[in-house]
Amino acid sequence: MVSTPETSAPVSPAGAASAQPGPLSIAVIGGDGIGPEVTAEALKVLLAATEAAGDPEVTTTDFQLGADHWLQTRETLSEQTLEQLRGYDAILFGAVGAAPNDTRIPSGLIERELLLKLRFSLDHAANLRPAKLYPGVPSPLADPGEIDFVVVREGTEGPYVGNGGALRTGTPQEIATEVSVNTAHGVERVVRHAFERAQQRPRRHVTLVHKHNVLVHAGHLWRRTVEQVAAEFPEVTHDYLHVDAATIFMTTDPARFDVIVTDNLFGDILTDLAAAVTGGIGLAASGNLNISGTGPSMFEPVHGSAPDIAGQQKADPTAAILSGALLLEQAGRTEAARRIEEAVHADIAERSNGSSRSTGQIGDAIAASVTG
Ligand SMILES: NC(=O)c1ccc[n+]([C@@H]2O[C@H](COP(=O)([O-])OP(=O)(O)OC[C@H]3O[C@@H](n4cnc5c(N)ncnc54)[C@H](O)[C@@H]3O)[C@@H](O)[C@H]2O)c1
Ligand SMILES: CC(C)[C@H](C(=O)O)[C@@H](O)C(=O)O
Ligand SMILES: [Mg+2]
Repeated sequence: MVSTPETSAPVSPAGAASAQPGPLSIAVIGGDGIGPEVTAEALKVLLAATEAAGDPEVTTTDFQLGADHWLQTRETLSEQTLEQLRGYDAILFGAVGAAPNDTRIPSGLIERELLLKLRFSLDHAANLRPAKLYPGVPSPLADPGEIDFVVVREGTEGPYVGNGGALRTGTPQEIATEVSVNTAHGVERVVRHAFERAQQRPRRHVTLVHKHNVLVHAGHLWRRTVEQVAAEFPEVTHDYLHVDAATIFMTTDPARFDVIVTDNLFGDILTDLAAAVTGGIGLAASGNLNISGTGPSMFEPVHGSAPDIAGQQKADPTAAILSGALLLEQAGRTEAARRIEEAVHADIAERSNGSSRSTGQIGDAIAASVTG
């Protein structure tokens, strides 16, 4: 069954300057667990920021998708809903997935048939995951230094493609495979994106993270591609780390990183670690970027549906709010994005006073300060 979108009234400040970019349509998928809770706060802040920036119309349309929706309808993501989503300028995504012990839903169904289907079908080649230690945020590292890097994670290939199977399932002779697919096209475009991004950053440095001492076929493709693309960016320096060593440096010397480019699985793991060293998963934002211009990009917190704290207003909405800022940045709404980032910085700086606030209270506080 196709989900029924609920469209809100356009948010359009009367008399907004017309020299701004055109209307922005956002499809909103709150999802499961804390997903809808944090997405509500992200939208609240996004709409307040666009209004404060005097931007023109923003429309939002809710799509009911996720594990709960599947339990009610048996729909993960129909072709019809996917086609509808293609028509939006951007997607704001919360989180999906059931609790690990929820036996009503086959493990991986929602992740594969909804989230990964969105990333693959909408050609989200570059999964951008910034890692920044904001002033005032406690890091688990004793001496973290200045952490400000971005991970450019490949988003449509690797072991995520679903190329595998199992033989003699359930027997002592079972063999299971999960083949990592890496194409010259897929690797080249994400590596190029990483170098383009590094070119715009003060330190202009790219680190390739892989495991080419063992994964020789894929690893050598990535390595050769980096060398070829690097030749076109003489101002950008580059180096290489095996992924196991990268985890050491991410915890002993994270300030060394500027732009990390890596494959889908290594990027998934490294970005939870990056979130942990920069103050926690509640602060880590991401953008699944369609860099071919063929469909909407999708913005979401790095975290999942957190069933352990769902429905209690305990989730930190900051990652979702910062994902909204990435969305606005990508849409050319730089003033509104800047307002969110500054409001988040200010809010985070106040957190050391130890007060514990609800999800909604954090969203309210940031929404109130984007107007300043
Ligand atoms: N993008 C996504 O939709 C996404 C990402 C990761 C996991 N998942 C799914 O989410 C479900 C739970 O996965 P998990 O437990 O491995 O990871 P998770 O990220 O949901 O939770 C890990 C831990 O971090 C905490 N946490 C997460 N977000 C938080 C926030 N905003 N504020 C405070 N604490 C937060 C949780 O309470 C939990 O203790 C699974 O079904 C998984 O497949 C979905
Ligand atoms: C839920 C899962 C499919 C997803 C991933 O592995 O990409 C998540 O862990 C993430 O980091 O967005
Ligand atoms: Mg992950």
